[in-house]
Amino acid sequence: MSINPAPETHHAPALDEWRNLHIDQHPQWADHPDFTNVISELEAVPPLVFAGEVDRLRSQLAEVAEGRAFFLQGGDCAETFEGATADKISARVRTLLQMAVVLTYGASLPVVKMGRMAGQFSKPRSSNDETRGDITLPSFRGEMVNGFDFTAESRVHDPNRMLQGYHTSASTLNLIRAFTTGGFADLRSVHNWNKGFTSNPAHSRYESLAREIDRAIKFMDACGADFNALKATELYTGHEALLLDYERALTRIDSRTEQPYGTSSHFLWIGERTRGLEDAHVNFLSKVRNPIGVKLGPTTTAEDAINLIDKLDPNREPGRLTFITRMGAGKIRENLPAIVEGVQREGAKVVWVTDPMHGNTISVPSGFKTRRFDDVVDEVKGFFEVHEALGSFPGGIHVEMTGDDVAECLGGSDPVDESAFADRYETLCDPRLNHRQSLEIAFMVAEYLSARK
Ligand SMILES: O=C[C@H](O)[C@H](O)COP(=O)(O)O
Ligand SMILES: C=C(OP(=O)(O)O)C(=O)O
Repeated sequence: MSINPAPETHHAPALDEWRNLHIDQHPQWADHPDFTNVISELEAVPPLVFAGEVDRLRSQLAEVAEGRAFFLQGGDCAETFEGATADKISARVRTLLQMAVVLTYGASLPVVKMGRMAGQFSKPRSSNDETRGDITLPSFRGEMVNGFDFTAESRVHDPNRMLQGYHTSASTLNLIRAFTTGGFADLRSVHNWNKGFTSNPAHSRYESLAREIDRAIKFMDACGADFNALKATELYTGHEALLLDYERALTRIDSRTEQPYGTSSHFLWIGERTRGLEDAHVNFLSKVRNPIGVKLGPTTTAEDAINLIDKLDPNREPGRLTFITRMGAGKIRENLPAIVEGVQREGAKVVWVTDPMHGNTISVPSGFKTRRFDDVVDEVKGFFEVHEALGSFPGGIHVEMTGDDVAECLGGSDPVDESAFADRYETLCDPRLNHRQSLEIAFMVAEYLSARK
């Protein structure tokens, strides 16, 4: 792919249509004195990902849409600039790889792996403002927009943060590429890490699955499998494409096809709060060739889903569109069937993914936002039940997780309780599954997948 920043608007004027449309959740920074320079700089930087990689992901997601692969997406709710350290990135990559091995075995299918990483720096919020005592300031919207500190200065929407976001994404991606090609992903080591998890008495119910995987690896070894060839793996990146100023500036025209590609990450999704059919986010993402996700919350109708397909996937191209449902445990069994049936009637091959996190957020009296692990599990279960009943393929799972031992979500077999929040609650926005809770979900999903076979 050649980089062709300057003449883009000439080649693809439609890429700027969104500027005339209604836009929600967008930062107020266009009048900032540095705005124009920041955008020019972003238009000239190298792409973070390449069109060929994006095409490869699209074809792998097409396999998911056809039920021949499973899709795992996971990572921070809101990445931070300070958190882009080798230790934290490796812990997240390691956890994703551990989950992927278990899922691969459970599904007996390839797993398409993707980090909510290297770009997940902006957040939609329920309210524009946050009040503490008698002070009201703009809400924190992710470090690519403003700072978390509760001061007027830090909460200013500063476009220079987009440059820091770009550079932090570049260094994160660099490390991800090194980890996934430099031996870290060796199947045998990843499996050994998982043995550590299942040897904890709290997780003994998963021991037999771990033993089966062990036997499968020994069998492969005995048959002469080339484990060196299996050392490298692909880990794609994805984030919510909320900041259209940033996404537009990083869009490049692919010299092979003359098509526009978002180059900030392989996969871009539209959030539940910005999926208005005639609005800016849907319009902009309809113009780029990347695989696109859309979050579907509990108010989504079958008609909404079909209209989104018409806009974002008019050619009904498997792998182009992923619906990430986040209904809440109490609603998924009631709300999802009509949407799936509507899409089936349309004949579209979307990828169905469950996000069991965003419909299950609660606040506890101490003020922390949290999620009950049992609710997360129940939404995953409901997702499998609905797809099983309708004959559609439950194609993937999308979780907010970390590789660290945080205490943000309540419960799990090795339970986290509220008393741990004071010391180990670290997220700047929504609560994430910790390392053990993430693996537990993976083992559980592997059990469902293996029961389907
Ligand atoms: O991660 C998702 C959203 O940004 C988040 O759930 C919104 O949270 P809020 O209701 O605290 O604004
Ligand atoms: C904001 C998010 O989700 P949703 O749009 O589903 O609320 C998110 O995934 O960070």
